[in-house]
Amino acid sequence: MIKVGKLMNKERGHATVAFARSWKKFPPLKHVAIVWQTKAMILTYSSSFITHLLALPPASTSTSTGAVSSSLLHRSPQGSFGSILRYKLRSYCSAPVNRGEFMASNIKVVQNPDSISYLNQREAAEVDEILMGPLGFSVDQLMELAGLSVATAIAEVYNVKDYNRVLAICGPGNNGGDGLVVARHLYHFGYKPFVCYPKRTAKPLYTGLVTQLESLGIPFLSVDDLPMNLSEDFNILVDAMFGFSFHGTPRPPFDDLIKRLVNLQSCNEVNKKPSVIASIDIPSGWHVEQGDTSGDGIKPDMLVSLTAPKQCAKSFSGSHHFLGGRFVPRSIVDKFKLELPSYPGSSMCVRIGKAPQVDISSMRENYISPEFNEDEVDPDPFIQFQKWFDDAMAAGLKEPNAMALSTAGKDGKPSSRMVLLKGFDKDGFIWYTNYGSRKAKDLSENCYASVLFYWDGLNRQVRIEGCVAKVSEEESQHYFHSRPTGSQIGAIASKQSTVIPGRDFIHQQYKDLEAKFCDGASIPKPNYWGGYRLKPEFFEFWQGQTSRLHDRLCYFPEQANGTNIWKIKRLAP
Ligand SMILES: NC(=O)C1=CN([C@@H]2O[C@H](COP(=O)(O)OP(=O)(O)OC[C@H]3O[C@@H](n4cnc5c(N)ncnc54)[C@H](OP(=O)(O)O)[C@@H]3O)[C@@H](O)[C@H]2O)[C@@H](O)CC1
Ligand SMILES: [K+]
Repeated sequence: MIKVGKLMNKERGHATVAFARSWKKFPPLKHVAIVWQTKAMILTYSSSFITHLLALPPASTSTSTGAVSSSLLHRSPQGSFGSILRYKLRSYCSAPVNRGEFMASNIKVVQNPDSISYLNQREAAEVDEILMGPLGFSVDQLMELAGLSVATAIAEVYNVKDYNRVLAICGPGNNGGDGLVVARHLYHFGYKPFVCYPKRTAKPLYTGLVTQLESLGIPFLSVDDLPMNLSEDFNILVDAMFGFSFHGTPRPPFDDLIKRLVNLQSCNEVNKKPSVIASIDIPSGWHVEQGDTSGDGIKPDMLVSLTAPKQCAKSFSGSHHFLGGRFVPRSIVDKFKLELPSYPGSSMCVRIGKAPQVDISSMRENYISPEFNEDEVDPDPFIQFQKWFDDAMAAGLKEPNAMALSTAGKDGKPSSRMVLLKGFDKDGFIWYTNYGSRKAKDLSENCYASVLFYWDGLNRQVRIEGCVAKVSEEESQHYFHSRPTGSQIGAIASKQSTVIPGRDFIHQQYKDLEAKFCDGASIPKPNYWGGYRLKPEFFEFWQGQTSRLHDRLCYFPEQANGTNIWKIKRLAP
């Protein structure tokens, strides 16, 4: 056995190979290669997500994970991706594997900071060694994922408009490398990053990261270039000086830089400037285990722990503690008995503990979108809808076919709920439901309804209003039998919108029906289930713009020379 710890800093490459050969406990991992080009974030993340997905227990297919997987299948713009995933899911579901135990612990929601695992310095280094030894990761790969997760956490908390100018202060080790990666991603997210990197490392990984930043025109500033009060020039200060290998007291020039971050906070108190410090993995200068022992160290507003929080993070008192580095495999979780929060959806980071209380009245987004003009919309609103729907698909938005349906019965009292669009053409927009539901009752009394699509990532919404009628029995039959068996049984089990005695009741109904139809015979569509089609009489295409000056282009039906046409009018925002 080779002592890798001794070699890690200087000879990581050789040590990795030697270590991999001698390490018996960790068999080589199988990687799933995914090509899916929607957003860079998703592209980078996909393989770990799929690994995660493949390890899920079969029971999860009925819950949110099922929704994610099915939406992924539908959203994949490349058939090969969909078929790889389908194949893997099929073989996973049919294989009698014993992965439940691991995933049961891995997907557990651990949001109470007191029950989360914290690593000491030795364990943090050991995790690093195992990842880059027997588990086959490379340092640049982990650094990229770590840096991306830090950048996404920063962007989640500090919006690009109010916190545009970012200074990444990078140290000589991998924590500094993370900082370089963060600067690059923040640039692509629309921030204006600057980098202070006073002790450069000559290794190709680092020179490459510097070249990448230089090619984007990101300025490198020397310590002398920086103002004493960093909050004068920057909104976010990314503290990437030291990570878990820090020891002793900071040497120049980092001692001075740390002082500036400390003084910045007192300047902030006086000037009420909104500069914030986001520390990567460890607040630099803090003891890795004991934290800010002197009490006069930096006090970051945000800490993004990587892989698992280090012990010093217990005394972090800023508003935003996140975990990033979503690449921790099962063997590491088991070996170190890690209790970590589960990452939501496809996110690269997860908040630890509660989000700080906010004043809801102050929450507002300043939308930044391209202009949306009359000369670029299609004269046909159905074609225009298809264009925007395609954009929402291409942007990888989750469930772009989700729409809020509003109805009102004869009492005139409106009610809204989300339903899924299942198709549209010149005749209208279709969804399926239970004909005994409240919406069905409303529609039987008043055929007028509206649907609203909101595509957050694109700052767009579409309103469509018109009269609703049932689709033909043939269409309902066809769609019903195209649904997964579970959804078919669910439709029969649930007398939608009726009062039921409890959760168990509906699950028992489902189980009974599942047993009844276990022979694989076709499940008959109940006559109380079917589709509706809204025939549009009005469309509005809305695109959010700065200062509330949104674009609103509407289509109204008119008669011209005996034919029906759509007249486009702009409404005031
Ligand atoms: N698997 C993971 O978890 C992942 C970890 N990642 C990241 O790696 C980080 C750990 O990186 P790391 O091991 O390179 O150490 P790091 O803390 O950056 O600095 C070491 C440098 O600082 C120097 N130095 C030390 N003390 C000093 C002092 N008092 N004053 C001045 N200098 C001092 C030391 O010099 P030396 O003392 O050895 O001469 C050496 O040059 C980790 O926290 C995380 O951010 C991700 O990239 C990927 C996934
Ligand atoms: K740091």
